[in-house]
Amino acid sequence: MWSLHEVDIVSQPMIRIEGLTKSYGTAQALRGVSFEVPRGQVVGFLGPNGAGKSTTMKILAGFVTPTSGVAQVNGIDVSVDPVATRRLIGYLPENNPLYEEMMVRDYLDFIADVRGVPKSQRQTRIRSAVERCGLGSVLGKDIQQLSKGYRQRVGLAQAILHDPDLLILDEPTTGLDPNQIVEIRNLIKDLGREKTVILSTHILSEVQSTCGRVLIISEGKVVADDAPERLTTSEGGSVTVVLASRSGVPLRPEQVRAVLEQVPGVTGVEGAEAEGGDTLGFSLRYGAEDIRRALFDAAVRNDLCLLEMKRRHVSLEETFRKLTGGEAARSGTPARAEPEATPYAA
Ligand SMILES: Nc1ncnc2c1ncn2[C@@H]1O[C@H](COP(=O)(O)OP(=O)(O)OP(=O)(O)O)[C@@H](O)[C@H]1O
Repeated sequence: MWSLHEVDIVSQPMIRIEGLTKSYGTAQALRGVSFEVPRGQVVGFLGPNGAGKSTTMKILAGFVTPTSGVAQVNGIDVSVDPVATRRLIGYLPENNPLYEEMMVRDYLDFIADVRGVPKSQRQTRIRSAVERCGLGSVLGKDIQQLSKGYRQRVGLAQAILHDPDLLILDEPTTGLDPNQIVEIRNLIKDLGREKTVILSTHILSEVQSTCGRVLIISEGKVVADDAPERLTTSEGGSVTVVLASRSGVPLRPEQVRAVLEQVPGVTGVEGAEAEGGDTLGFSLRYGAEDIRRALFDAAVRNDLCLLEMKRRHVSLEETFRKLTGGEAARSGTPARAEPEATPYAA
């Protein structure tokens, strides 16, 4: 039977962020960010440049102090007990700082030591990280000799060395070629089977293929939080139709357009490509509601033959642009107020 304490820990969200704000001098990087991430979820953190993704991640990882608000990992407040929360976290910072002149083998050994991995477990942990990240062939090489893809693998290996429950990955695929992106993405997917992961990225397709949930942040605030597919379907889309007359009486475009405009859920009608002959083509915009049944019924009622009907949801890219669009370029960034994050502290 579980003790009360164990039940408490299991029921805690892995991440709880409440009303987080962060100012760097006069620049406000975060303006009240709140969200929770339950255990085992893989979350994509999206946002334009300067939206506040890295700042949120650095606060969670305990490298930056928030101006106000709460950041908890597994129920522990990061600013109250950063040592305890860092034990639960594997962090891959943006730009993946590594000791260039160190051999991969020595670097991992050094990180394991700094993280306090007990000597008796060290070799097993290193072997497991090396295996998972496919580093076997480069263990004897200096980090500076490695390709960008392999450097990212080393970054991921250091993040998982102490077997943390939560992985915080800041733009893990930036600067990689398409093959390397697929490799690192698969590795993250694999890690996501047993760990909670929050990853930031500018690659929208990455979120769709890797994450069960997406958080979009813009100008220091969360502007969307949903499953990637729901985020796009709830934004609506368009249906293109090709219509012909059933009675043989030639179609009159303005009459057909008027019929289509009356279909419940349709928010706009534009002419589109037809098939020639006596056919007419239209593109219908709709909101959250699926209009296809109503469209079919309207065609039957008005003696129209529906030759073709094709629905297209808005893409995640369109949703992203709509939610974060018009972001004014930030100016007047003050001098850096916090030290750069390094992956070495335990
Ligand atoms: N150490 C710092 N000192 C001063 N301003 C900072 C510092 N770090 C971040 N900022 C500012 O805070 C805002 C948020 O930056 P942050 O790096 O969190 O955004 P981001 O979403 O991660 O951006 P990117 O996608 O470009 O990495 C930006 O305006 C940035 O210039």
